[in-house]
Amino acid sequence: MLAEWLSTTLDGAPAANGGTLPGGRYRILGPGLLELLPAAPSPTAPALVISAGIHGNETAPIELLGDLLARLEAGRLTLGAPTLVILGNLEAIRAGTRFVETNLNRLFRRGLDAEGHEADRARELMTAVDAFFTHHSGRRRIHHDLHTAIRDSQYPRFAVEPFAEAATPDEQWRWLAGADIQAVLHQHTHSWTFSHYSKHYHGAAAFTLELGRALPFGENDLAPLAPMGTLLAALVENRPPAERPTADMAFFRVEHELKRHAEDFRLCFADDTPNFTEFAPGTRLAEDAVDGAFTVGETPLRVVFPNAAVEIGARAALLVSAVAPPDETD
Ligand SMILES: O=C(O)CCC(=O)N[C@@H](CCC(=O)O)C(=O)O
Ligand SMILES: [Zn+2]
Repeated sequence: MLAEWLSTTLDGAPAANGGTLPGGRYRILGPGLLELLPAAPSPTAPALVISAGIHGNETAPIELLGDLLARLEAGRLTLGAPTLVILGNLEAIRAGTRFVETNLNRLFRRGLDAEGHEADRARELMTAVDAFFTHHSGRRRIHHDLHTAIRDSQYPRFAVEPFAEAATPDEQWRWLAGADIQAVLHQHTHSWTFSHYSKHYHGAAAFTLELGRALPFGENDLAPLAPMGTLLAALVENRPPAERPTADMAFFRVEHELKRHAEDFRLCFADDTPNFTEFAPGTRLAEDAVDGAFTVGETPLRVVFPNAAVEIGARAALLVSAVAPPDETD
């Protein structure tokens, strides 16, 4: 049964490799890989990728996906768009940890030659996405990679837009605003995340969506995510999603990426500082035995995803500033 796919996948139990559902059928392509195929998709339907659990301790998006699949199976939704559903880091989800050996969401790069649990999984997921988008070539492509954040946030629900030369289509912003996403962060450079992979290599409208705080299974309040669930439902049914003005969201751009270069590294603010907290010019934000100190320059900066405990060489925080919303007349 489709609704049990999530639990059987996480239990490691063998599941039936396919079946029917209202509007089409499903196929289990491999561990944590589920393809939903409408019987007669409209030529205008997108090819849709929805992923969750790229970080194993981020459970609310997995519960949101479970609800979506249950509604499809019960006939409360009718499948209208080819959809690839992905549960990312199965071992980490089972362990309730962000990752097993290293951060999976930094490895989505063609030609990756790293070894290990997450590198192997990244290759499997890249292969699955390549095959899916190739099979459904000719359709516009959308990828929503669902996450939750380690800390509180001044904007609890926000989108990270991966870097790319091509502009994101305007309707995507209106759909995200309609899904009660409160802010958008434009990445300034390639970041080799899963959403970046779909955008960079496949031209998908792709986002990392931060949907509140990371909590264990059963402790999530899914009520604030209901509008996001409604957006996902509209996309899988190929119905027009709810829209709100783009300007309802706050927009930010990454100005600087703070990296940890030394064993002896620290962030100079409290561990529980919420995402998007602003720091005034002259504030010392980080001290690194190799790279020295980082101090805010002439304009204030806000901090997002601070984490002093990352591996050496990895991102320890993004420093961002507010920008105008994209011009909808462009
Ligand atoms: O809360 C945190 O510090 C991390 C939350 C998280 O997993 N964020 C993603 C963002 C990906 C991106 O930059 O597009 C990540 O760090 O992988
Ligand atoms: Zn995450």
